[in-house]
Amino acid sequence: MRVLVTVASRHGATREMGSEVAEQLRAAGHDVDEVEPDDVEHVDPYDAVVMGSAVYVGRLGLGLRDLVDRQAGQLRQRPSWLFWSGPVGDPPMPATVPDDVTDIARTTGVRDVAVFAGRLDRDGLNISERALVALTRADAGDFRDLDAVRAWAQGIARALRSLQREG
Ligand SMILES: Cc1cc2nc3c(=O)[nH]c(=O)nc-3n(C[C@H](O)[C@H](O)[C@H](O)COP(=O)(O)O)c2cc1C
Repeated sequence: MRVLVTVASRHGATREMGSEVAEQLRAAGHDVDEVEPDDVEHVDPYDAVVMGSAVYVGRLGLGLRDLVDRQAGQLRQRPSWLFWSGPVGDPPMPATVPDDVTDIARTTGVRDVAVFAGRLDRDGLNISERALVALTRADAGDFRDLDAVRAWAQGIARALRSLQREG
């Protein structure tokens, strides 16, 4: 199947998770494109879509939100999945689900939503981001669990295999 993996990521940590998902789907025999949300004109060439975003001050990335606004109808017509990443620290905080996640899940009818802990590298932030992060008192560090990301992607591969058998 032809699969789109599209991830909103300012500092790369979430994009790398998207690449892990893409790798797992390629290993399962799918033809996978990784495209920035802003660069996706149409999703209709794809049989399935995996969306991802980090959270910034309680919101998913603007690029992903815009893509969903532009392509809501097309997204609803194909199987899609959503992951979000942001919570940092041990245990990962904050644990609340952003409203954008609920809205996008409802708009697109995603088959599953996953949350994965993120990575916060203070050196890579600009001044205003540092101020915002200081307010959230988030812990710096790489809290990502790429095994959990791969396991989730393998679940998507299994779901796609079932769809292929049905189709
Ligand atoms: C300016 C800023 C604001 C953030 N706000 C939140 C937040 O509200 N909730 C959250 O869970 N994580 C928040 N984070 C943590 C990021 O989502 C996390 O570091 C993520 O892994 C960054 O992904 P990226 O490297 O793909 O940009 C914030 C990070 C930054 C830099």
